[in-house]
Amino acid sequence: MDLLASLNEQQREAVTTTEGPVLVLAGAGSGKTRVIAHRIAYLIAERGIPPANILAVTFTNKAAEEMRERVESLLRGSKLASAPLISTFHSLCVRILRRDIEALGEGYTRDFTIYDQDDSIRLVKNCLKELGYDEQRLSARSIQSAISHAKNSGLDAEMFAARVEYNDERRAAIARVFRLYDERLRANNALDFDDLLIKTVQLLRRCADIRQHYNAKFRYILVDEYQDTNALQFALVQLLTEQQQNLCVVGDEDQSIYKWRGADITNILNFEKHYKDARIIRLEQNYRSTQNILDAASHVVSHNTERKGKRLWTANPTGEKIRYYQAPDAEMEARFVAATIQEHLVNDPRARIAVLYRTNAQSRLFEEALRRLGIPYQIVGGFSFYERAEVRDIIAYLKLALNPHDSLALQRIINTPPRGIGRQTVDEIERRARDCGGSYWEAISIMTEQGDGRARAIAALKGFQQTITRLVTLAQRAPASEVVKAAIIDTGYELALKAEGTEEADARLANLQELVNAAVEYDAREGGGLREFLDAAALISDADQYRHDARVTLMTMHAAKGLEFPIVFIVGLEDGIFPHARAAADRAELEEERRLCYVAITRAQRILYLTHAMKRRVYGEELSAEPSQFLSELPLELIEDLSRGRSWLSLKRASIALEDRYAPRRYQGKTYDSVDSIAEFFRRRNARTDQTDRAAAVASQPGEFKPGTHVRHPKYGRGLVIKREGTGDSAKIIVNFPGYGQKKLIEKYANLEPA
Ligand SMILES: Nc1ncnc2c1ncn2[C@@H]1O[C@H](COP(=O)(O)OP(=O)(O)OP(=O)(O)O)[C@@H](O)[C@H]1O
Repeated sequence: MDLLASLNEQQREAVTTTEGPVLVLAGAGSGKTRVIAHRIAYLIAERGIPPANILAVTFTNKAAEEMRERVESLLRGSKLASAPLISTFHSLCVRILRRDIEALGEGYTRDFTIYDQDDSIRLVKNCLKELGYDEQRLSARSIQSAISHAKNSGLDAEMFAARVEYNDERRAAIARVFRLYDERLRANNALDFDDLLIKTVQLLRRCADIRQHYNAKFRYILVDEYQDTNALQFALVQLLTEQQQNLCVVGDEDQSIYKWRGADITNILNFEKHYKDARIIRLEQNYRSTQNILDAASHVVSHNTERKGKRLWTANPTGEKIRYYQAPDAEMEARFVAATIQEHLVNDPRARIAVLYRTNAQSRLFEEALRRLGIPYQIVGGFSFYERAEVRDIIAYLKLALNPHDSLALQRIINTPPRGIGRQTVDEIERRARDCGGSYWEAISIMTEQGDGRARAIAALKGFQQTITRLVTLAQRAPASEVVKAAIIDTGYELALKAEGTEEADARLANLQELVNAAVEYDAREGGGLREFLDAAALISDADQYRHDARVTLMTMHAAKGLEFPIVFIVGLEDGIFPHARAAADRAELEEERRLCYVAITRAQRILYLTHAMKRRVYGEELSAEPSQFLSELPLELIEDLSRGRSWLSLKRASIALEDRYAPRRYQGKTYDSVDSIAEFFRRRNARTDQTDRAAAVASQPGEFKPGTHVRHPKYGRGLVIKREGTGDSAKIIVNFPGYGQKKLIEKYANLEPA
């Protein structure tokens, strides 16, 4: 039949095995997206399952949207009574909680507010201030991340506090902030991102009837990117599959790259233990990339040990070699990338090209180089639309329209635009709210009713009250876009920007216009109302910004997961950047970075570039950089060198050729694999043949590291020895550690090993 015609045998098996637990181990580019879409369509069209009984969980909103479109087009022609639910874990939780959170009995109501990361950080700031901590010493951002980490590991404020060790002042402070933070969330009827999952899991655990309701509703469940699920998501899936186990999870352990956000690779590695009699289906044919690209990717990831292992093959042609370029410095690297992109675009104006880097901060040089050549690009991640100050201001008004007791939102815009409510008045509101244990909105009511305080301030507060009350009334009857317009115009926000009359103010106005457009589109598409519009805005993530039609896309390797491009540049392949410095002393971290490398390489369909620079500025200081160890894990014969003059690769090749002539390759247990150590190789070889260089003999003493050699440090990882000072026990050694800079260490105590 038609639905199965475009699938290979394993894909077909994955689509038609609809009953019982199924694990689809899908290598990169092997068609897992295709399988999920077909499976949903198959369940509906062939098995007659009502769409409302199907739940598919994807990693991003964008993926959910695309999946919906694919399923619709596969089912074109059939009339459906309902739609399958295709959503992210977070959206699913919002949906469940909007219906059932009151059953939790914790005082939350169904119209709770969602705090995104920015809101959470602001709330932490408030708590720090209230507890009298100095924000210079305890950064709100790092505390928010510690709280989030604790919550994701299943700890609440009490449990966290109980685990703080005696003398650990910092953790003790975090524990206090954590407690107040949670109290404030509750008082504001607000949930942060982590709570969305936590509360849903608690709800399903505690309330058997609600659990049964969702078990009966979602009779067929699919989970994409299963390798990146965390403990809470795993618990949620288990709770939803208590009565039936028609669960199909799709994933690739080699593409698990979110450990830092709590993802637990053992969820996929142990699927068969968690679900007895699970059927395992492997998709091993890659349709995306050339043989060379696939070989490169497989080679790199084969250095990992935490794998189930699969053999990925392709019927695609061998393709071109991997193109390698070594730049003298980071700016030249960016220029090379931009100029090469220009060439590709001249040859094929419709080419689709991605530049992938490890961290967002690396984008700047590439943006500048592309701009210089007048090449348009889209950038995914970094500062997104919904993070702009003006957009967040209007969203704060909208939150108040739904819930004027949201003190965090109120605090943000009480005097934006300026309306004569000064610092003193705001402090007074804060104080009163604390005294009466109520919200800022209540405190304002008390102040305006009693009328005590300066007359001007009271008048300003009354004006503010009226503005918000009007918005609240409007939100009860008007579509989302009307309320958005009112929040921009009736609050005086637009007028204030117009009065500024600067170019920057104009740009802000344009952004607000865009927000209105988003709301109008939302009304036309979903018609769900203001609450749903805000929920969707809160849950938007970096990866959701990606548009398929752009010619050139700049993004992190993380954001590129699930995407494919004919031409891909992986840039900044330097130790300390990629792999990240954190991976230097931690094997599990290094394996995660290697998987990220695998994800990045397998995004490429036809042409892959790998580039790195020999010097790079770190905190304004120019430091020498070492080629990434992932480069040496590639099969050299697959690589074509585009560098000018001598490069790391050409030296590596020369050293291998030499090694064949002068075996054995290792002198005193060291491998000669970088520019500096190859120079040393020659020095030592000469020393050996001449028998004159005594220094070489001295260098062979155990525990002494000569300049030009590589060492490994337990904390800083791999580094290049620059200088030695002194001898014996007091010998000092200066080492350049990529990502950390130069360190002076006492050799005897530094725990260095040859690298
Ligand atoms: N049976 C098939 N016949 C032809 N092309 C296929 C087939 N299956 C998949 N493809 C193509 O292979 C490419 C990769 O498929 P898809 O994006 O579904 O892979 P994936 O497994 O989700 O990849 P990744 O996990 O690497 O993101 C797509 O261009 C898709 O159209």
